[in-house]
Amino acid sequence: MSEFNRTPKLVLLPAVDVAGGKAVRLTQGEAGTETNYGDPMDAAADWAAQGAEWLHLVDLDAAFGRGNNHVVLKKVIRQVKGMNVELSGGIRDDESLESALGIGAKRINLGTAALENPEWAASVIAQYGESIAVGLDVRGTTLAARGWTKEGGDLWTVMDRLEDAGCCRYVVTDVTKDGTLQGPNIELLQQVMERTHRPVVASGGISSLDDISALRELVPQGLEGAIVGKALYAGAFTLAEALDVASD
Ligand SMILES: O=C(O)c1ccccc1N[C@@H]1O[C@H](COP(=O)(O)O)[C@@H](O)[C@H]1O
Repeated sequence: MSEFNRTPKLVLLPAVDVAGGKAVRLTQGEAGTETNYGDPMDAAADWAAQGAEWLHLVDLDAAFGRGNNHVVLKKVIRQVKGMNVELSGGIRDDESLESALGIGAKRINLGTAALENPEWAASVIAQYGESIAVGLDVRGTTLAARGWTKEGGDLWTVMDRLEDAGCCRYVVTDVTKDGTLQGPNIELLQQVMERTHRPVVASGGISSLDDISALRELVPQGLEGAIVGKALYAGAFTLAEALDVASD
């Protein structure tokens, strides 16, 4: 195939979710379902060695409002210098946002703050542009906030508001799929992409290289990337294999 009619690559973001200083995976985002995968520095170093350009780094304790992992996150970001880091979890005001950018995150995902504090979210979207994405974490079409424990409004209403605010990118997570290895919610992604010209990043449910292929088919519709978590930790495929499928 010539390089002119090839599907553009899908950017893969391996995930390192940190709770209690450890790399963990949750099932459907529920506290208490953690599987422990050891030192986050080892996971991040592994993804970097396999060729990841981006790392999706989450402070789960901050997302749940039960503390934070700032020291560990700072070390991880310092260690993977050269890799772009998308950071989320508990970034809800100027102080936490400036701290996240200050430790070297290239992009910040706002979750709860975009739902509960729309004026502040609009102001930082205007101020920081591409450095801010909004995580649309949904069950059905109802958004989830505060560690996915509270309802945060209707997806389409909130998206209209974020579009008006000029949000540069959306990270779309089907919470019911997250950590389940059941495959991504393609229909939801398509519905979101129909409502925006901004790039969309898929999150939740990837279980196989076939899922990566299916997501890559959505790149022409506006899918920019996909976050891969449990499947990598469970050994369903390697990141190097996934990067091949996402970009061959
Ligand atoms: O990623 C998870 O498994 C997860 C589970 C439960 C809550 C949040 C989770 N992830 C990330 O947290 C941000 C939201 O944090 P906040 O609401 O801004 O504090 C969300 O974008 C997910 O990336």
